[in-house]
Amino acid sequence: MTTLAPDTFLMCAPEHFEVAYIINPWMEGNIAHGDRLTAQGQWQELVHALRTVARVDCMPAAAGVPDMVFTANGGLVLGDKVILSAFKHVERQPEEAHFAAWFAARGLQVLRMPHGLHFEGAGDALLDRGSDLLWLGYGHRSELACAPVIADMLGIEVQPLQLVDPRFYHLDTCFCPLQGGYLLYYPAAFDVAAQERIAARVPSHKRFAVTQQDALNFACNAVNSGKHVFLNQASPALNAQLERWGFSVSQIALTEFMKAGGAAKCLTLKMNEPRPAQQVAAGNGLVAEPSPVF
Ligand SMILES: NC(=O)NCCC[C@H](N)C(=O)O
Repeated sequence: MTTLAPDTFLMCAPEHFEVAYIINPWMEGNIAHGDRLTAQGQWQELVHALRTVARVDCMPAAAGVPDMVFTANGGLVLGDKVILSAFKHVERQPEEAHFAAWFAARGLQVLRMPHGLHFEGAGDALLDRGSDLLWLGYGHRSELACAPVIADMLGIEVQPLQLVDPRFYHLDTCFCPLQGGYLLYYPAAFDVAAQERIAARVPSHKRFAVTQQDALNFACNAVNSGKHVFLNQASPALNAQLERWGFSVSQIALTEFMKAGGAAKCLTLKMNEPRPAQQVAAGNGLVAEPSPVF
């Protein structure tokens, strides 16, 4: 019998976390309104919960980059490659060097977007859990032009989804693929074409449209490891749906991080993402030729 290695998540302690600038609507009115001690306690709770089922690695925190706690935004890992983020906002750009150093020291091949193309890593690029497919959110942070570049670099089909509500500025704030090909999402965060694209790829019995209230509680910003889901808060209806699909749900209050626009998923970067099972044949312009074996 083979035993699967546990998932590994990269996190960064909130030693320097604060709302120091405004780059999304959640941060408005929150400058100097955070409580770092509470943030540290909430972050520890998440680490503790994740460690019951997965491995958590921590990168050193650094002064001057208060949003670096949101490691999901450091890059997109697939196999032993990582596409480093190229942040849209100047406030977050100094994080790039920290993430690049961490990834390189872990033996990952660090790939970079062409100059001038913004890309915010696993905040906007999420693997489908039912097929060899990467979903890319664009419109606020990452750009549509990243899609063919990622497809080419990683040899995976990329489906772009346009985000239209500034409160849901990263894909992982409103879209959460779950093991087994399930999906939680908040449809109103997407344009009509994106909603149709999602419906075409994910069968209706595997999709659950969360309410606005759940979306605003960051329910889609969930960490999934096996049959476990970790999130800030979920309504009884959402909990029941996840349980029907066979997931156990842990709710961990992450209200301090919501003041900066993030919650559970944003605070983690999954490091053990498999490379695509097969390189997808070229054909629709968003699909790469096979990339070299690494
Ligand atoms: N949604 C995420 O993946 N991360 C949260 C990032 C919050 C940060 N204040 C930002 O606006 O970039």
